[in-house]
Amino acid sequence: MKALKGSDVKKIDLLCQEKYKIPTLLLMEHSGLKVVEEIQHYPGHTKFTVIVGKGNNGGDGLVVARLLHLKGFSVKVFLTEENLQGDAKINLEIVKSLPIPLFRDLPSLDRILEETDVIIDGLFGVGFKGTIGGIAKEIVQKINSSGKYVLCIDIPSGLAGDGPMENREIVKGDKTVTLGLPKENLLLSKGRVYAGELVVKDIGIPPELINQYKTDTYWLTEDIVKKLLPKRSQDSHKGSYGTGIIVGGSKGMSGAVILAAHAALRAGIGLLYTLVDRELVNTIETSSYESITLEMEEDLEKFKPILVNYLAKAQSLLIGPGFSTNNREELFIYILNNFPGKIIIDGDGLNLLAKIQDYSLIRENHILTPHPKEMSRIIGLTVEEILKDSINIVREYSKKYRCTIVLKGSTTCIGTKNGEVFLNTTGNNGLATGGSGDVLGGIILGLLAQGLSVEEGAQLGVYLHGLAADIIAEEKGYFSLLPRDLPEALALAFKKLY
Ligand SMILES: NC(=O)C1=CN([C@@H]2O[C@H](COP(=O)(O)OP(=O)(O)OC[C@H]3O[C@@H](n4cnc5c(N)ncnc54)[C@H](O)[C@@H]3O)[C@@H](O)[C@H]2O)[C@H](O)CC1
Ligand SMILES: [K+]
Repeated sequence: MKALKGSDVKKIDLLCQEKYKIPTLLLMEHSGLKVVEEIQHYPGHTKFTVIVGKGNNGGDGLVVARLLHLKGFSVKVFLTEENLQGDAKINLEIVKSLPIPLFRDLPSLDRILEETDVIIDGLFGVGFKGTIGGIAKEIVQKINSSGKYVLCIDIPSGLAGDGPMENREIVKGDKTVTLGLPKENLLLSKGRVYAGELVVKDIGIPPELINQYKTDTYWLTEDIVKKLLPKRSQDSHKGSYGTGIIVGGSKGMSGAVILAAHAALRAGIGLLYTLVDRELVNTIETSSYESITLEMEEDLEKFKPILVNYLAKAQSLLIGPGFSTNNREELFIYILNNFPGKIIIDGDGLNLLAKIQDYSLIRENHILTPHPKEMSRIIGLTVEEILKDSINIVREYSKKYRCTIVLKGSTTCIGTKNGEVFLNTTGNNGLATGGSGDVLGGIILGLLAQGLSVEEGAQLGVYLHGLAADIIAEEKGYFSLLPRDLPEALALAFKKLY
């Protein structure tokens, strides 16, 4: 699904009017209807307060107030500004003609909220810029401390549609009904906390307009990833599903390779090799029955001819899980320069890249899978700077290095060499355990071996990894989820998508 920046909304409104002859008043009416439709899912709630700001978000709020009144609910409107414009003004006139109580003085707000079941936030929408001050700031504080159910129209007030998310006053919603298409910031980790449950509602924008409208950010939804699933046929053999190699492991870190191996195998790979230090061979062999274990020679010069042979066998390679960064530079550089297929650089592979500081090693068919700390080591920005504006930072660096970057987090941002960013929101806090990333690397490795491009493998892999965690959590909760549980749950994740 396409994700919008704040500025896209005005452009879409204009296209609706000019090309499709749909006035914004109709879109506003539709928006109000869809918000009310959502409210009706909560039968216990009968008393509503709508907070109305000076823009069109307030206009939507006024439609909601009218429609709730028509349905017989008790509705109060708190108006922050008398002087509304355009469609919002029309809707204010209508509300004024009805017996809906209107309030304007701030001291009355506490009492009104006290008597309310649900607060509807129509203070600011995507037209909001900068930071909240003055009376608006006090209103947001009152909403947030009310303890009442808060439903945000389009976006929690104070959150911009896109761009850097500063620490500031923002409405904390229980649910956000976003209009037409989701806004970028609603999909990011921090924005999701403010939005609460996110619902996207169609407001009558013609599908032709949405299909033709170009965005460079997408929400990874089932309809996108379903198209990426590798095909399996009855008439096939292990050669049909590709070969992959995992290069990783070091003393005390064999688990990372085992997790990645299980994941690649459960992701449907035909044949899997692991390339590990001599002292790990036994451990890997006794834990991963389906993979073939290759031994790393210490003397790289002696090892090169053998290694070249190994590398020639595979279409995809994962380097980094538990690899260590001690004396690995030469081997790492040699593999990056001599493996022509698709490479996932994870964990210590990323740390080696940051240590070597030679980004010319990165190619179009490489995927980097950093968490924010690893990303920070590579690009030299702080973790805070990265998290404040992750979409644009991922976009900038995946374009700069001309590769795919998977910035892992509760929302994972996937950037491609062409500057597209895909946001993934499957997954849950059960994934916050060391080893989850190794599983992700393994899943992507398996998908790449089966013929997916780096862009496709990253998208489908990240989605499936989160979906597997969600499937487990549905049955067993989040607390005890372990990375080792994920490969097995992949079976159900695939089944859900096929
Ligand atoms: N196509 C659609 O999706 C439609 C969405 N609708 C709704 O319209 C809003 C956007 O409306 P807009 O009038 O552009 O902006 P806001 O309602 O967000 O109002 C902002 C308002 O506040 C002023 N402002 C901006 N920043 C600040 C600030 N820091 N402090 C104080 N005031 C600020 C600004 O000047 C505006 O006056 C969208 O979110 C939807 O809810 C349409 O109803 C239908 C089409
Ligand atoms: K709002």
